[in-house]
Amino acid sequence: MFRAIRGLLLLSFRQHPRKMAIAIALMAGNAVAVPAGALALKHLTNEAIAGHADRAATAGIIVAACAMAALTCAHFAHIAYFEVSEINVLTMDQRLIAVSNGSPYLDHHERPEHADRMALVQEELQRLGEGLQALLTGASLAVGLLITTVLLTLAHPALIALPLLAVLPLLAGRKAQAAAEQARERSATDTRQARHLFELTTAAASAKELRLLGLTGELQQRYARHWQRSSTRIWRGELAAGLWRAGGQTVFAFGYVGALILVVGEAVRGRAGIGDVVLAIVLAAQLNQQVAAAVTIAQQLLRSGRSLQRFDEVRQTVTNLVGSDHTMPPPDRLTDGIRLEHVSFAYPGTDVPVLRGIDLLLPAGSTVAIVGENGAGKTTLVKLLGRLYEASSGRILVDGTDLRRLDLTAWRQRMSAGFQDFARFELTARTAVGIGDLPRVADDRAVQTALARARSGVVTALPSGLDTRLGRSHAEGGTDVSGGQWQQLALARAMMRDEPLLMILDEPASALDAEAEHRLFAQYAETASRVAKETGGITVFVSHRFSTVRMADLIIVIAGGTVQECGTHETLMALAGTYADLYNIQAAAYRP
Ligand SMILES: Nc1ncnc2c1ncn2[C@@H]1O[C@H](COP(=O)(O)OP(=O)(O)OP(=O)(O)O)[C@@H](O)[C@H]1O
Repeated sequence: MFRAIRGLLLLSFRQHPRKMAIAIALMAGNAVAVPAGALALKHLTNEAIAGHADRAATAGIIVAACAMAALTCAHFAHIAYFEVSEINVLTMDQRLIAVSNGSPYLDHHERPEHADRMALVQEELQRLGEGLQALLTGASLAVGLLITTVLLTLAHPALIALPLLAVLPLLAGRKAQAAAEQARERSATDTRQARHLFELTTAAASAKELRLLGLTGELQQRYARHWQRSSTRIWRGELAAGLWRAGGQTVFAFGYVGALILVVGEAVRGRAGIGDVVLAIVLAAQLNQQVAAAVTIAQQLLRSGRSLQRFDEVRQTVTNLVGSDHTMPPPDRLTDGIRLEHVSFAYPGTDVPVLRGIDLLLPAGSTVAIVGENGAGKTTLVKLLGRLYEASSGRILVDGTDLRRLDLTAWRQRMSAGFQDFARFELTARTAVGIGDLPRVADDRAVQTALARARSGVVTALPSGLDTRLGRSHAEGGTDVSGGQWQQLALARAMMRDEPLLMILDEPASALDAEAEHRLFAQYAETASRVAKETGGITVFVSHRFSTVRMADLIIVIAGGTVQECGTHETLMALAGTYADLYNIQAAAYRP
């Protein structure tokens, strides 16, 4: 709780120190005005009973002034801290984006507990605004409670027991919060799966398959199962929390009734005035409200604390993965090539090797095709070349230097990549392509060249050419393009960098027809080999289309995570092995 308070205060003061100071001053005014009003009411009662009309009127004015001050201070304080709260949420969202992308690797995305935490943090951070409100209201309540306690004790020493009893609902509130939290954590996996199924069943992308395969009912049932499991757990947690809270409030309610009996008894015996009875009734009622509010506020603060703690856990998971980084720059040009020595790899969280003892040389200036069955390990191999994962054992050498010793950012700046599961950047067509080389994002000539390299005529078909806004997320309306058109834009993006040392094309043309892919690669290979002569750059492409594959200088057949065959089209055909079989099957299929 104290860490949460400290974290929230530091965050808020850094955002807007002046507004925070104003909010605190106003909340302090609110804290004093509430019990001061009760004290003025006591005097009003006593003066009225004594027949002192003037004094009673003055006390009445003070009562009204206190009531107004309490309301006005709270209102203006809210205006002051509201903006700070909004900026807090924005800042934390930005930090979360930075943390989520804080590792150069992809490992954390594979961990289910990371996904669960991310989902909870995303949700909870949206409520961080309520945390600051809770903190300021809590501080104001604490001051108010202190003054109320002093006044109650002055009215009758035994009444000090009342604020002490108020600690019980607070403790019960903590227990309640813990029970609810635990239930939410236990239900996180089901909640995540239910959310995924909901998105799947309502997204345009999956609508076709859902209808044609008649999956809607089945997915709906699965969604309902996950949702029910999740909500039953949450409901049980909330029930336990409710029982704890009710228990705490009941104990306090007994104390409240006892206090009133005591003060009324004192008045009956003539040891206290009517004003004291009024004061005690009002203060005890205020105390009850303050305690009820304190329980809610303590819960909100705990929730904010949990979200900040979880944020730290997410950061920890990601930063734990960042190994020591080297700063050796990559070579200007490749002369030898990229060599893999006994490279093996298993994905995080599994012991099953996906690649085993790979030994290969990707010669400088060459075009290399990787082929193999689905799941053979082709994409995994290209991911290792981009150091999206570190090899579990073995080495990857770039012109003799271990890839791990190279400055990772600098290495990636000398790479280009197009993937089958490309990102759909809902930006203008110009930007969606231009970000392939960020410094030249607005360079129309570079963008047009990239589109030409990708042999993409997609932009001519767009209503506003390069200025066309892509996708549906634009308020002004955007243009939805087909899967193949998105892929052409992704391919052009991959072609933005002029002289990459390594170009990875992992089935980037799978949505194009075989002939279009063939034409694309024919032209690409021609340009690539010209550029490659100057820079020694290597193009590695993964494809299932053998008319494209045969154009490569080197063809690698991967099977079961190992290199099964390796050579030119001619040598592999002469070998009459797997490659030749697969080539002949495809060639026969295309023959009229
Ligand atoms: N993120 C991951 N976590 C765990 N295992 C994975 C992950 N990605 C892939 N795998 C496993 O690694 C193996 C190789 O996958 P990879 O994507 O490299 O195959 P591929 O040859 O590119 O297949 P495809 O032709 O279908 O694209 C598969 O058995 C797959 O299940």
